[in-house]
Amino acid sequence: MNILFYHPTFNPESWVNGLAQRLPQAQVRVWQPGDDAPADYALVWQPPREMLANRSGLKGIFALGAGVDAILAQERQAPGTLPAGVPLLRLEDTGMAQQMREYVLAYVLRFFRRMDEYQLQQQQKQWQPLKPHRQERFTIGIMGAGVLGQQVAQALVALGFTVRCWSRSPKQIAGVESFHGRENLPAFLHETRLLVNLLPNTPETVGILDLALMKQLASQAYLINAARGAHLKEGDLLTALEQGQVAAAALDVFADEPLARMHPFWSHPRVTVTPHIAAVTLPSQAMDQIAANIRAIEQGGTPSGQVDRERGY
Ligand SMILES: NC(=O)c1ccc[n+]([C@@H]2O[C@H](COP(=O)([O-])OP(=O)(O)OC[C@H]3O[C@@H](n4cnc5c(N)ncnc54)[C@H](O)[C@@H]3O)[C@@H](O)[C@H]2O)c1
Ligand SMILES: O=C(O)[C@H](O)CO
Repeated sequence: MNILFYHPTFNPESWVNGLAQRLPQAQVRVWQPGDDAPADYALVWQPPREMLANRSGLKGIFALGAGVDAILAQERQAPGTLPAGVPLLRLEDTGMAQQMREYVLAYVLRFFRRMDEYQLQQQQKQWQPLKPHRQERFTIGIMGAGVLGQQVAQALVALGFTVRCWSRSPKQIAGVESFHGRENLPAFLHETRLLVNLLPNTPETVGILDLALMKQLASQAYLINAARGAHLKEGDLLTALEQGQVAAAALDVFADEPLARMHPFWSHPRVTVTPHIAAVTLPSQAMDQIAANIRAIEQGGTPSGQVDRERGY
């Protein structure tokens, strides 16, 4: 069994060694330009087109993350980047759910306890207690109730918040009101005071976080975007902040990353910027899942995390 590995920034040696330990029968190699030797599996993140195009014999392509929008965009822009008919698989959780729970809870509590405003007051040396938000009037809406969204929702319910979710199909999550489909998006947004975005970036969801959507939220709403920058109309958020429709936002992802030094988000008093770190790929847990999936495929079974290329996630 031959396994190819490519990631623009990860340390390849730890991956090659880790995979070889988990799959002793495999020969694992880092892909180099010009390498068109046979391979059964490819582990990739932002692969150069020549790596996979016209490559036959692959039994599976593993994305080294949860979101596969970038690799599917490569395929749309240069058809054939991904060999047709080869299963594309993504990471499901592998330690990212815990990280995402931490990230979202950190900012939910920051906004719910008005710590963002106390931070601004401190800069003015202003000693001024603020009226606390009331949990029963602080509904949290999660867009994208999948592997990450569901776990975030359950953690927020456990803290006593009123939580609702929006997804393509109905979800059964204890204590969480489920909305699904575009036709029910207005009902989901109505009276939502804090919106968390955990959608995949697909042709259906790109640009979904626009001013028209923000205006459907409760007044002085909060936004946490930990999904993809492509979801957010950045100028619309600045307008919504200026108009008071949105009180504050925590953004981990951006249309262009790294965020340009001159971007207004860096200095905006009610925007918090983090550098796409909400939930990172944890090599050990990722390799455990990938190795298990390879074993499943080798035994004629069904691997987890299979991507529907047409659906986009
Ligand atoms: N910022 C980070 O560090 C970070 C880390 C991991 C993942 N992510 C992002 O989070 C996203 C979600 O990850 P996941 O593992 O939970 O994905 P998932 O596929 O398990 O869940 C996706 C959810 O979105 C819903 N959805 C998809 N298309 C929809 C549509 N058109 N309308 C309504 N709902 C729709 C699905 O029903 C599902 O509930 C990833 O695609 C990735 O972009 C970001
Ligand atoms: O999708 C993911 O896994 C994270 O956003 C890292 O890119």
